[in-house]
Amino acid sequence: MARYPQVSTQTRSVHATAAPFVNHASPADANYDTANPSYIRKYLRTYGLTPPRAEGYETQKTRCLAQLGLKNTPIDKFLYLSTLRKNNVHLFYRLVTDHLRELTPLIYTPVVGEACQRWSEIYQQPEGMYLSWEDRGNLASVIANWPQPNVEITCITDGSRILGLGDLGINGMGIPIGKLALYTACAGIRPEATLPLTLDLGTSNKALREDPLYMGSRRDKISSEEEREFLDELMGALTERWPGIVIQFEDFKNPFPALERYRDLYTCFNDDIQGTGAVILGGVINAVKRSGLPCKEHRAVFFGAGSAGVGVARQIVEFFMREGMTEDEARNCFYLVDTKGLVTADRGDKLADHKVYFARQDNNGEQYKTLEEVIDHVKPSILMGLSTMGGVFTPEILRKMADWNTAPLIFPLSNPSSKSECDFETAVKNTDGRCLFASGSPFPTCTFTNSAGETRTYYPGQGNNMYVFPGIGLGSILSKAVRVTDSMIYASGEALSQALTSEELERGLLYPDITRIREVSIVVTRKVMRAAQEDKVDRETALRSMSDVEMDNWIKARMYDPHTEVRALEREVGHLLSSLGTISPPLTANGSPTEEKNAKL
Ligand SMILES: O=C([O-])CC(=O)C(=O)O
Ligand SMILES: [Mg+2]
Repeated sequence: MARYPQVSTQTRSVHATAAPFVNHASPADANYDTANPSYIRKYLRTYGLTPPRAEGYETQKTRCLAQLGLKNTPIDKFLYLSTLRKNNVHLFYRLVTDHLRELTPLIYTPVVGEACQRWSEIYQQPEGMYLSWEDRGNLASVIANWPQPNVEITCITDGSRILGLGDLGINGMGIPIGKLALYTACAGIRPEATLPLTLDLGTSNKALREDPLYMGSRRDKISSEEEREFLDELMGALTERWPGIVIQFEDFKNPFPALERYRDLYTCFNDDIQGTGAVILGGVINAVKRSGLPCKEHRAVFFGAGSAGVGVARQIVEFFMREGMTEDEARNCFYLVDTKGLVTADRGDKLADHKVYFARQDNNGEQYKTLEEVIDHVKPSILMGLSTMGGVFTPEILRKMADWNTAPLIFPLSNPSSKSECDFETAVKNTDGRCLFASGSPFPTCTFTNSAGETRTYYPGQGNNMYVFPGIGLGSILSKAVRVTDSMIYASGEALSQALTSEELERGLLYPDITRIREVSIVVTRKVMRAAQEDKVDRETALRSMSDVEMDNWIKARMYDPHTEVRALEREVGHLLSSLGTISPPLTANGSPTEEKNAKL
């Protein structure tokens, strides 16, 4: 066998030896890619370590999908895909980008919810960082252990409110991993530039603390003052190692204090308040148009007044104001309901700060205790579910919405699917097919014959953050934004609302087809960057003079594309070898070796 010299070189994707620690973002194990032609295997000294045939992507894909098909449960499929990501990161992302509709539910909501619930049991490999309360004072040195040098974005959770599933402690790690996988799949942020981060700050979940398999510390959750102290150190340590890093907060039980404290100091945002707010804004802009009712005639009941509820309501207030209403008029359209009933100023309990803005003053001392009472009182045109209470939008409530409205907006947004306030089929059937629907987790399409005897296939909207957070992150990275401003968040939702094709609009969709998400993310990214430019928080100021078309091309050229990445490895090794004048593979005009030329296509 011809031996190529081992060259000490730092290229982005060639790793001549396996890293001592392999995380999900490491391309090191792609060294064993069965698609590598023989000259690469020889260069990497993996020749002979994989089956001889250098196979094409279609063959690899066929095998992976067949193996996935052999897995009987969603968790088995989740684990299979996690292992694939570790073993061959580019192949994993090729597969995910080609099969977004089928695979995102397996690596993200809803299956990631079950994975987090069973993390202690299913854990197999390190895929992110865990930082404990005991590490305080030393966070910078622990962070120095992360093996990837160029991290551009991190997603952090303390596990205290994972989806609608409650406090799962460090078992929430599935969420940062899943979200960051979507940053890569949907917006092309390089896998090794992402850092999943879980804070081990104790858990209020007693069952977990008593579970012998639980891998976090067994202390009770630290106080909010202690958490603030910890986060102060963490934010400093992260930005010290990776200046300009974009920091996404995710699934904190009370996310408001950290957002307020850091939003003007660091490039950070909270996905549950701002990402959810923006993505629902995008769907609502389209649904309001389709409802035929002007903004000022809409009445919105929100079941759930937590971070997501208030985040969504705030974005829609902004939209109504941009449509010509005053702030008071806009705010007056909203009725927030929490566990104690309608949020009013005179309810007698101390309202959490974030609810005060929406507390009703016009209830004449009357209190409405249940969702049903509020709905009968308001007769809303918009029903939003952010309660994490599966099935509370009953057929009776849905039928009332259809009685009062030609096209009611029904948005059961809680995740995962088991927590959704209603499913798509129930909503379609009980509104005679007239609802404008979006849910947080995916539901199948539904075929239904309405009262006029027309049979149609109805398509559910998936109003999931995944349509916007990848673009918010990429836009912040590429514009080198010093902050993530409110206009950047609003711009992401507005861009999304404008991203539907005429064919999608005809099909009655509120959100673009998920298979187009990379295309959509480019538009979202550009609008986020434009908003950063207008707010003058961009440090990459040379981009301001670019036209939209130029900017889209510029963004696209910077997105990681797993399909071309594998060719890049071939080109890098090919050029390297020919520049050394050693035994080199024959190169074609475009730099791609002729030997096994089509193997990876
Ligand atoms: O992860 C998701 O699908 C959406 C989200 O942020 C949440 O439900 O907390
Ligand atoms: Mg979340």
